[in-house]
Amino acid sequence: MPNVLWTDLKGLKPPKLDKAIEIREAAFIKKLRQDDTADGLRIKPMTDAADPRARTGRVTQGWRAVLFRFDSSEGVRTYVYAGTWPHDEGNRLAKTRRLEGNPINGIAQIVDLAFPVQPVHYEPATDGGAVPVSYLESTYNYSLADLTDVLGFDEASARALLAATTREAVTDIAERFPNTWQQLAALGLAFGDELGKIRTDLGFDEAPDAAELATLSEDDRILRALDHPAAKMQFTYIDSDESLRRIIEEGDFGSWRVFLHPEQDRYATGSWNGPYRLSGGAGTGKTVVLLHRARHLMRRNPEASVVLTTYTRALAENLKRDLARLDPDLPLASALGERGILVRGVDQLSAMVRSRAGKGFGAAAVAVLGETIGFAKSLIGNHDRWASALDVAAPDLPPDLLNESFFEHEYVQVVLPARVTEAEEYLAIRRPGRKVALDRRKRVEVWRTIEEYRRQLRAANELTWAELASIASVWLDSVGDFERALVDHLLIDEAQDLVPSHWQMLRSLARPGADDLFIAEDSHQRIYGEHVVLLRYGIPIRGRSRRLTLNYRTTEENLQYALGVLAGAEYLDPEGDEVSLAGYRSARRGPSPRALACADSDELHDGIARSIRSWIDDGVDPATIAVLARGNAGAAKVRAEMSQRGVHINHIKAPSLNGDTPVALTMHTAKGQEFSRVVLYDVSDGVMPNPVILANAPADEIEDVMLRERSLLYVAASRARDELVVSWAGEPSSLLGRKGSSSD
Ligand SMILES: Nc1ncnc2c1ncn2[C@@H]1O[C@H](COP(=O)(O)OP(=O)(O)OP(=O)(O)O)[C@@H](O)[C@H]1O
Repeated sequence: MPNVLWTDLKGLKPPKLDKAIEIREAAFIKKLRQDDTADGLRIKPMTDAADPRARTGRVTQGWRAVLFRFDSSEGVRTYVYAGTWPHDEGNRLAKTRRLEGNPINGIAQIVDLAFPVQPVHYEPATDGGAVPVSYLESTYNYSLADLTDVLGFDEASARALLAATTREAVTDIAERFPNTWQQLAALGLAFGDELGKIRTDLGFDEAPDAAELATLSEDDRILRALDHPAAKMQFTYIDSDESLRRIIEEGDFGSWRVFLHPEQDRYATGSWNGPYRLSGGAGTGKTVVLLHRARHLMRRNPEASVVLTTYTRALAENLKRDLARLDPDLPLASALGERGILVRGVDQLSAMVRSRAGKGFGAAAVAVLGETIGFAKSLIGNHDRWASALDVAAPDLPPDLLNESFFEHEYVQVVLPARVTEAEEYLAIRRPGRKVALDRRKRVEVWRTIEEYRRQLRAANELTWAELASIASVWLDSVGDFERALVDHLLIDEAQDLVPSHWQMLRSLARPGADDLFIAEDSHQRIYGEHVVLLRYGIPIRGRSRRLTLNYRTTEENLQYALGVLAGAEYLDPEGDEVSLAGYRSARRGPSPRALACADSDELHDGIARSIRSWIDDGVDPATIAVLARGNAGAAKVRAEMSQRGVHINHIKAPSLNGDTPVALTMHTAKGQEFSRVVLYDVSDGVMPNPVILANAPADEIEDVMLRERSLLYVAASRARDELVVSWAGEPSSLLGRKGSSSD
C-alpha cells in the first residue's frame, strides 16, 4: 500500500472543486492508498516532463490528478498529490513542475517552471542612483548571495525580490510563491529579520547533513526533504480515510490541524524543565499550539492527566470543539487528575476543586477569609456587592476611590492573594502593582469596607469566583497528593486576563516538574484583569518565554491597522518587562480597512446596512459577518437598526458558531473568535473609551483603564480575517488616532 502525501500549495492553489468532483477526488486518493495499480486510476508518466517522477491520474473524464511518485530503497512507494485540475491544465502542470529537495535548505519544494516570477534584470544600486532603489538592499543590506546561498532562493526569484522597491512589493511577490517556506522567508526579508533568525525560525538548520544525503538515492533524498520541519507546512501524510475526508471537506479552514509552522511545532512538542510562556499577538496561532500540545502530551504518555483551560467557560467550549476537530479520538477526562484531557474554564476548575474537597473546603476558607464557610450557594462576579458594601460602610475616602472598580481590584490584586484576614495585616502589607497609594488612615477606611463586603457576602451565602480560586489553592496545598488529584500538565489560554488567585490555584493544581505549566498569553489583549507578575505566585518563566509573530488570521492590512491602535502605549508582560510590537506580520494581503465616517446615527446605520448587504450579495457566508459593539446596548441597537433596514442580524451574548445570519456582539464576547468580515460599530468620541468607566476610575488608575480600552479595540479589530470596516458618527474615538481621519 503506497503512502500518499497531501500538498498545500499556497501560491499555486488548485481550483475549488464542486461537490461531485470532490467526492471523486476522495475516491481516487482512497483507491490510490490501497493499490496504485488499480483499474481506473490510470496513473501515467508524462512524455517530456520536467520531472521523471511526475504522473497524472484520472479523477473523472475531464479532471486529472497531478502526482509525483517515489520509490524508497526500502521498497516503499510514496505519492505526493498536488491537486486535481481540469484535464489540459493538469497535463501541462505535470509536465512543467518538479518536486525536489532545495539544495541549500533541504526543504521539499515544488518548482513550477512557468512560475510567474520571471527573471528580472537587477543590478546592485550604484552611487549614481539612476536605478530604482532595491528595498531589501537599501533598507536591510541583503545581497543576492544572501538570498540564494544562505536562504536557498533560486536566482530568478531572488532577483525579483531584490528588484522590488517597497516592502509592499516584496510581500506581493512573497504571496505568489508556491511553497510556504519561500513565502515566509520572503516575508522575513520584507520585515528585516536577520538571516540567521529566518533560518532558525523555519528550521533550516535542522536539515539532514549534506554528506549523509550524498549517500542516498535521489528518491530517498527527496523523501527526506519531505520530512523536513519546514516541509510539514505544506506536505502531510494522509494516515486514514477519515483524515482524508476532513482535509478535503475543511479545506483552508482546517489547515491549522494539519500544517504547523516549524515554530508552532516546536512549542507544541517541546519539553521544558518547568513553566513555559508562549506569547504572541492576536491570530498568531497560540490556541492552535495549545491544541496540538494537548494531543502531543497524550501521545507521549497515554496515562497523563492534561488540563486545557482558558478564561471563560464559553471559550473552553470552543477549545473542546476544536480539540475534537483536531483528533476525535483523543481521550477526554471529566474529573481532575483523571487520565485524558480535561477542558474547562479556569473558574470551573476551581469549582471542581471545591467539589473534590467537600467539607474540607469550608475549613480551608479560614486562611483566606478568616472564618470557615458553609457550602456557599451562589458564586458571584468579583465586581458584584461592592456597591452595597460602599453604601453601608460609607468610608471616608477621596471621591475617586469611592467606586466599585477600585475596591474590586484592591481585593483581587492585594487582599486575596496575600490571604489577608486581619486589619493589622492589611495596614502593614506591600501592595505590589497597585498605582493608588494608600496612607494608614485610608487603609483603615478601605479595610472597614472590605469587612462590610465580606459580611454581606457571608450573610447572603455568596462567594466570589476569586475567593473560590483562593480557597481552592489553600485546600490543594493542605492535603496529600492522592486527595488533591494533581494534574501532570496544565495548558492555559488567554492567560493575560487571569487574576492572582487563579494563578495560585493553577500552581497548586499542577504537579511541579517538567512541562507542568504551559501559558499562552498576549498582554496586549488584557481586557479584564490587571497586570500580574507570575513570579510572585511561584511561577518562574524568565528564560523560558518565546513570542510568535506570524499572524495566520488577518491580512497584513488589517493587522497593521489593529497594531496601530496600540502604538505608543506601554504594556507590561508577566515578567514585568515592556511588551514589543516589533516583527508582527501576515503572509496574506487584502483590501485596506475602510473608515465609515458618518455625520449622524442614521447615516451610520445606513452605511453599515449597505456594507452587510453588499458582502452578502458578493457571496460572503452571512454567518461569517460580525458587527462588534463596545457594549450590549450598542449590539442591541445595531440589531434593531439593521432590522428596520431589512437586514437581519442576530444579537448574541456568547460565542456561537451555529447561526446562518450575521451577528452583533460585544467586543468582549468577540475575544478568541474570528470572522471573515467585521464592522467595528460606533467607534465614536464619547463611546470609546467608555466615559462611565473613565469617570469612575481613580485618577491613578486612568492610565490602566485607557490601556484596557485600547486593548479592547485591538482585540476587536484583530477578529477580521478578510475585511474590516471601522465606523463612527460625529467625531471618531481618540483611540483611533490619525486613523480616524479618512472617510468612506
Ligand atoms: N499553522 C497554521 N496553518 C493554518 N492556519 C493556522 C495555523 N495556525 C493558526 N492558524 C489559523 O489562524 C487563526 C488564529 O489562530 P489562533 O486562534 O490559534 O490564534 P491566537 O494566537 O490564539 O489568537 P487570539 O490571541 O487572537 O485568540 C485561526 O483561524 C487558525 O486556524
